[in-house]
Amino acid sequence: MAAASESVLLRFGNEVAKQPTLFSGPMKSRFLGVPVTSGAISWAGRKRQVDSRLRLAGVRAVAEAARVQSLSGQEPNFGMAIDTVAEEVLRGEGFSGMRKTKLVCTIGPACCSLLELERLAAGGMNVARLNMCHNSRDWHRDVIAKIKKLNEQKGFSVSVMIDTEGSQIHVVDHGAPSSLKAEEGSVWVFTSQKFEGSRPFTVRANFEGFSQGIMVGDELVIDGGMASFVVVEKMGDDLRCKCTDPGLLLPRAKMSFWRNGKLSYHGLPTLSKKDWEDIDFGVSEGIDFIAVSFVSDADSIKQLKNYLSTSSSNRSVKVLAKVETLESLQNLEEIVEASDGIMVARGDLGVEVPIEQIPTVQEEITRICRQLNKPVIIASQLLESMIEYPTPTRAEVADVTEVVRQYADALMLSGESAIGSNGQKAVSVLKMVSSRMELWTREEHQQASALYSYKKLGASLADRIAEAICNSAVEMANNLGVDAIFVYTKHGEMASLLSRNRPNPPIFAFTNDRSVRMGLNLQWGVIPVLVDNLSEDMEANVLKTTQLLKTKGMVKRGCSVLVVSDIFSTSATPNAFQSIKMITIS
Ligand SMILES: Nc1ncnc2c1ncn2[C@@H]1O[C@H](COP(=O)(O)OP(=O)(O)OP(=O)(O)O)[C@@H](O)[C@H]1O
Ligand SMILES: CC(=O)C(=O)O
Ligand SMILES: [K+]
Ligand SMILES: [Mg+2]
Repeated sequence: MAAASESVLLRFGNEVAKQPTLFSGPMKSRFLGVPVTSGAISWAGRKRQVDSRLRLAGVRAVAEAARVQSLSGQEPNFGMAIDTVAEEVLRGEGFSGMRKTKLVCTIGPACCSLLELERLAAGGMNVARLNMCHNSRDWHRDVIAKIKKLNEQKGFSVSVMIDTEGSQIHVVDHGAPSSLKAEEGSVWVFTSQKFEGSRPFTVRANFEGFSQGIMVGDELVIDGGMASFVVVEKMGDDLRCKCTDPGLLLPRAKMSFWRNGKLSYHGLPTLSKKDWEDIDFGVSEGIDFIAVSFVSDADSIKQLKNYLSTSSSNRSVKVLAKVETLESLQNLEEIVEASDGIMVARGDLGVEVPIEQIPTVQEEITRICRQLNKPVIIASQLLESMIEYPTPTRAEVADVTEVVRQYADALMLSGESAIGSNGQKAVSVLKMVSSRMELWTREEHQQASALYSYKKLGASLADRIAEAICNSAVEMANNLGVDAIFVYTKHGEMASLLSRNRPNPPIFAFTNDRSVRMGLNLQWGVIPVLVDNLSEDMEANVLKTTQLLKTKGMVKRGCSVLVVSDIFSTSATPNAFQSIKMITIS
């Protein structure tokens, strides 16, 4: 590598920053595809060449290294809302302290008081997940109200996600308050009928038609292998089953039937009547995300998105597909395409897919999501042992580290926060482990990660111009070693395209749309900032926002920032952002 022989100069006002680059050999401009061999190349000239293309695409993108210190000391008179946790980190540690991987916490009885929710938010929770499988709508309404109250009164920016119950066969009563052992050879009756009191060796399933199509000799697997039975007799709709593989029966244990190594599908709809009611409930309560359980193909996602878009007030709710069935893996690309994001729900996925395949499946889903620019959450059992114990196992830490290394957008806690006794600790473990891995990929393996983040993505999205601009902007940001990327965005598109490249510096996304802000909470490395006004004059936007951040002590003199925008400008002077120069030093 001939790093010392080349450098990039960037100017804003009279400031000149000099940074070594990773390039070797005759330096090619990766920004515009024009080879640069020697001397100073005018960014202004090349910018004019592409400007017309950008305008045609309806995208005005300006990439610019701005020196914060050179901005004039004019007092801005507009408002800005940034998550109070991000604000604190910025004040204390600066841009380099910003965590990139987002955190989702499932809210349950162990963390539903205002104080507990506040502690989770202060600990770094970006999204609160409410699982509609559990508890009443009144309970969920109360939690949502508390989160909104904390956002309004304490300056947090926690988004709310509901997770649909979906249609799945599970245990509702197995005759014990907690787990019950099924011994080898013991015979049990599985029924859907309600019964008084407890009947030994009787398990009630949630769904009346659970045994439809099931034959003697079929295998009944509990929780993906926790215990197994063989069907020995059909008695009306009930099944008499003999335990072939002893294990535990837990409350709400999942039941799946297999014949000749193949799963029998129950044929229930992805979105049940209750799910639609829960969706209406969530939307009316102002939630930000709907995670759809047991998705099998893109149809249910399209149907829901269509439903939300026809009611104009609901446009902003994002729809995530949970990948947790074999069928969803078979239709993965179309599901990712149709949805606004994915949750790899490893709990149920492990029931249908051999667990040794989960790690590779997870990596592949994460890769596809990034390729198609959809945020991906990795969920379930990340720190399972912490439900009970105050420290995680080494294996759990290794699992979380791997998720972060794969550049997933978000990590999710389930029982750890919902019912566990160490929810806040679990959040801080996720925070610590992800920050450590992020630093490692950024600093110790910068070159490798830069290669991974840029080369493998290629051009694959519909809006190729925006995609190319963001790829280039991130490469610039990394190579110039800027402290932050600021993106001014109407719908969040450019912010997510920048995030897709997993840049070294954090991405501050300024938007005047509240729902865009809340939606961006799930995107890797993006700190959404709500501003009350975005002008078409980019210079004015940059001036106002930077000045305000400076006044609040969140940015310091001397920070360098790369500015990108998807706000189409009609009035701004075309020369407003022409001051990057690149040279190759021999
Ligand atoms: N709102 C709630 N009220 C009571 N218990 C809850 C609530 N949410 C979650 N839990 C508890 O926390 C555990 C973990 O929750 P989580 O939602 O992640 O898993 P789950 O019930 O297996 O369903 P899913 O497959 O949809 O994730 C649940 O088994 C349940 O006991
Ligand atoms: C999160 C979830 O639904 C699962 O892991 O099954
Ligand atoms: K669910
Ligand atoms: Mg699930």
